[in-house]
Order: sequence, then C-alpha cells, then structure tokens
Amino acid sequence: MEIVIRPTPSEVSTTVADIVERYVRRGPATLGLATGSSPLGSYRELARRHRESGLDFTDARAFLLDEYVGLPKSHDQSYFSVIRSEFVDHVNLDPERVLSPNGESPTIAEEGARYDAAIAEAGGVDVQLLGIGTDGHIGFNEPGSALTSRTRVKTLTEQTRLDNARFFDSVDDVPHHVLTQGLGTISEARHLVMIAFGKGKAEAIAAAAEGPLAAFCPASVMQLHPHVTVVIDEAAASKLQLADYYRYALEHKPSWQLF
Ligand SMILES: N[C@@H]1[C@@H](O)[C@H](O)[C@@H](COP(=O)(O)O)O[C@@H]1O
Repeated sequence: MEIVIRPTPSEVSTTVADIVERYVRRGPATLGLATGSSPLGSYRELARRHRESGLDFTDARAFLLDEYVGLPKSHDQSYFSVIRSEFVDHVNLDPERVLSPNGESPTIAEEGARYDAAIAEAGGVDVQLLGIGTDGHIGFNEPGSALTSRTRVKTLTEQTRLDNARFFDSVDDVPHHVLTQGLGTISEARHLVMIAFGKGKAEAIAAAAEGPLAAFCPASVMQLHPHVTVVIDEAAASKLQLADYYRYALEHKPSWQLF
C-alpha cells in the first residue's frame, strides 16, 4: 500500500486524475467509479482534461460501486443519476457503458450475482476509485461486512444515514438499504485508489492503513491487495503513525515507478 500525502485537496484530485488518465490513455479501460464528495474534484479535473486536452473516454467503460435500494434511477440522489451529473455528462464516456447495481430490481436478491457476473464478463475493473466512510466503510460495506463478501443488499448504519442526510431533504428520506459491491468484489479490481480529505476521515484512514485487518474496519481489506494507492490531504493523514515514513518514501520514489 502506498500512501501519498498531498498538502491540499486540489493536489489530491490532480494526483488521482493523473492515475486515471494513465489507464484511459493506455487503451480500453474499465473504471470503477465511486460516488460521495471525495472523488468530485478528480472527476472535475478529468472533465477539464477532456475539454482542454482531448482526454478521450470513447473506449472506456465503468462500473459503479453501489446504489440505494428502492430509490428510482430518476431520483437526483440515486447514484445512477449522481455519477451522470457529476462525471459522465462532462466527458465522452458512453452512458450505456456505465453500469450500476439496479436498486429497483424486482429480484433484488439476485441482482448482486448478476452485477458481479457483468463485471467479470467485462474482464474486471482496472482501476477502482474509493472514498471511505467515517466508520471505515468502502462502497456501502458497513463494519462487520465479510472481507470476502460479494455484491449484495446491506442495511446502512444510522451513522451512515446521518452522514448522507446532507444530500436529501431529511434523514428520513435516506434509504435504509443499499446494493453494494462486496469487499471481495472490490478487491478483484487490479488497482485500488482511495481518496480522503479532512480531519473527519483521519481515524478511518489510520484504522484502514495501520490498524488490524478486520471486518470491523472494512477498508482494512486493502491491506491484502497488492496494488493500492491511498491519496489524502494532510488533515486526513493526521492520525497516521508512519506519516513521516510515507513522505520519505514518496520523496525517494524511483522516477521509473508509477503509482
Ligand atoms: N457509498 C458512499 C461511499 O462510496 C463513500 O466513500 C462514502 C463517503 O462519502 P464522502 O466522500 O462524501 O465523504 O459515502 C457513501 O457512503
């Protein structure tokens, strides 16, 4: 796991956009997209590169991490809608090639297996963007999620519903259930890129990167993955015990070594 501490959120977003750009330029890329506020700056930066330097998403495709259950796709807070308005509408990524779990499926219990099969059929995800919840969740895998879990329905914690209430009129409007890629599904992506900003994420980042591997902190599953880049600002890094080493390692990073 490589931890990249950047002085400001905008430098975090630039670093993440650099990583994604490399995959997009290399050939047909399968991107794993996350919602939440953390990746928004990276999406804006990628859209700017598309506009100003012709970064071309024609051959790319994408899979979303998660979706609310029971929220119509047309709702402005469904992740289906959010990823379109925040990213897809601003680049030349074909919306037909951007898939999300179907939270409206009449056969919701089988939807997870269908979604995992679609990811596998596409050859897997090349680079998966991830935010982190204050309780250490990734996707919507709340604490206690099996580290090998597959895409399935989960019940949100009250804390996550409160955290996400800012996007809705009231906390009562935040659905209780979600469909989320499992921790095992997420771990199959070839490169995981975690983004976090602010003091509020410092404890979760420390637990994920330096705490024990445990279902109690779902993001700690990243410790088992051979290619992880955690890109965070100083505030989110403030509880890391080895922060000085991560800075030192970055300073001495061989010039030929990519993130
Ligand atoms: N399902 C999403 C996660 O994918 C996201 O990482 C988390 C943090 O969101 P934010 O980046 O807004 O802090 O929010 C939601 O729970």
